[in-house]
Amino acid sequence: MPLNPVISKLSGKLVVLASASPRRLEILSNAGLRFEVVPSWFKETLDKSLFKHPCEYAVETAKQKALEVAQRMPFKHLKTPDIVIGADTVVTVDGLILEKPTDKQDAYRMLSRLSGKEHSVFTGVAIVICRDKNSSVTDYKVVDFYEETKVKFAELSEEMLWEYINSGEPMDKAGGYGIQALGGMLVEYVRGDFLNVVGFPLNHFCKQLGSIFNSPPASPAHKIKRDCDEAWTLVNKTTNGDVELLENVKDDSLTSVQEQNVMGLEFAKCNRQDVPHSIISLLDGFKVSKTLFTASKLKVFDVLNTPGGLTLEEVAGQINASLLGTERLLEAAVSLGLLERVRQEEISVYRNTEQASRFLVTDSPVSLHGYILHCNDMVWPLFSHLESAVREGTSQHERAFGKKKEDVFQDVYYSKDEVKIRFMDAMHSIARVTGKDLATAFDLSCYKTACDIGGCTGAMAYEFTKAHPELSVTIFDLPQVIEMRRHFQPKENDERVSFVAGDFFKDDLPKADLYILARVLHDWSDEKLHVLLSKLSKMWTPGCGLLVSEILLDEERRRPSRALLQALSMTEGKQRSTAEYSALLDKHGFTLKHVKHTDNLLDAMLFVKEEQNDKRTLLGCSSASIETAELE
Ligand SMILES: Cc1cn([C@@H]2O[C@H](COP(=O)(O)OP(=O)(O)OP(=O)(O)O)[C@@H](O)[C@H]2O)c(=O)[nH]c1=O
Repeated sequence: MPLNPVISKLSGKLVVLASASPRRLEILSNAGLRFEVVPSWFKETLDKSLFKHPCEYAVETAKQKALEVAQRMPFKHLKTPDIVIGADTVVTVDGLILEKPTDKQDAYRMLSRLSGKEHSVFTGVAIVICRDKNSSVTDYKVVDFYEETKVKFAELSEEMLWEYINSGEPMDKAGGYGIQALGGMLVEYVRGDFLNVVGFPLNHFCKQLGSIFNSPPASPAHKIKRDCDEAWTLVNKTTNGDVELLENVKDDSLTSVQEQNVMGLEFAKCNRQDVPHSIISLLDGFKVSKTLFTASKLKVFDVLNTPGGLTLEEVAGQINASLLGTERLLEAAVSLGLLERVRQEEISVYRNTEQASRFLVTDSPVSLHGYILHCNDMVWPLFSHLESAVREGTSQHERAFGKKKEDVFQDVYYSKDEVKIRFMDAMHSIARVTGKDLATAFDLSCYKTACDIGGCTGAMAYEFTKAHPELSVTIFDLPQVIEMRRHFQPKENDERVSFVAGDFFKDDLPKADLYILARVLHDWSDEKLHVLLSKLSKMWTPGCGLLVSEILLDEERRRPSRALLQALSMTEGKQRSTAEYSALLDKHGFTLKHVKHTDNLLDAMLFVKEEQNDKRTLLGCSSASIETAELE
């Protein structure tokens, strides 16, 4: 009796592996499968934003890879395969999908993201069953599935990262590592199918083959979904050899076993074609945000920040909420990937996902909690008056909060302490999440003193001093802010960080080699900014730099939508593209030298003054820094 009877059932069939991956070839041939390899020409360029979950992206890519080969072979190879297998492996971390790195820097970015964290590896697999209906028409049934494996990386030092990257191993592997070789040394643990990480979930694949070829006839329940086999794809070979896709062709000649598998799958396909999924996601967007806000406000993620997790009853007790309401909230959070529900000794417990522990627990070093509460308490009420904002072209501050807003900050900072602290907490949490990326965006080694204009609690400044041991940073902000910052004392004291009170539109700025304007410019009109920029320009001395950090719109002003959505509730400010910022600053003699898209909440631009460029080099910035961070 063979180890897997299904594999032997495929003998005599033309099985094709639509993959160039040597790992997939090895896994399947080790399992005793006989097949031909025809690598797919399908380019992995599907728009990831169209998929609700990374597994859907991997499955769809696998399907397109396999279908491309299935459709090409009858023409280019003059034979029709019986079965084509396609697969696609992706690594997901922090809500991002990582594929194969494009170069060493890309591998570095991927591996440093994975360092010290748990991530998921998804392999999507598509099994395309082909059949020539007659000489000109082939039909295809697709059975697809995916497997998820969790992998935790150890903390990787810079030295290890580069040694591994320079070994060349990361380049043809999803996420930039190969668990089966040197990359295995980076891994602390694996939860799930190891071969799935390597590139092919053999066990799940055999089970699927088993249900295609061995399972009993379809149950009545499956027959109810009968309509969905209409979505079978038929390919018609036209006389000139072109391929024409015919959808919605019903095939009554399926065996019941095949129907059973295909129907479930094609039901999903019907959905994809006939239902506007992206619009439905948009419809639900506000529910998603409010679920996150409410769970954060009720401190669900803090309560669940305990090893082993808690039962529903325990969570409800700790957040002082009803059982039913808590259950609904926790279940919704599980469906959104914020929480996990696991069985432990016959009982279900909830626990934070890796991402929630890192970004949603209040006292995590990179907690977004403050910003989330700001979105709930300040931004949400403004958005509930969006229609009026659009009609009137003004911020709805007065409608939402009963007060006319003088300018963006005066109102906040002259209100109750509680409001001030909440606002500062939002700025503080954004600075903590983005600070490291901004501080390391460029070579700043030539600057010894910096002034963070509107630097609020100093969270950004601490990241800069951490990244640059020679740098001192002065935070310049309104007196009320400086007064309230005692509520945000950093854990470690850094004498290189100091605070000066003042209004950057009215008062003199402290002298510095590097000025930082993080998340400031978008809040103001061009006219108002000219006041600040003229002041900066007058203070400028040879060698100075200006680091501006904002969400940078693309030149078509289409993406990221985050910037444009934020603009909907803005008072007088404006979101701008790199070229728009550059033009604005150019009027005051600042020249854009480098741009960095950080893949974080904020991007960065470094400006200098043309006539002083040469002197800037004299101050000590390595020439390499100027070359390596060339304008993108
Ligand atoms: C995480 C991990 C991945 N991989 C390889 O990463 C490639 C993923 O890329 P893909 O796009 O799914 O496949 P491909 O290599 O481009 O081949 P193809 O299917 O022809 O597109 C596959 O090779 C996998 O083995 C490893 O070898 N080890 C690991 O630990």
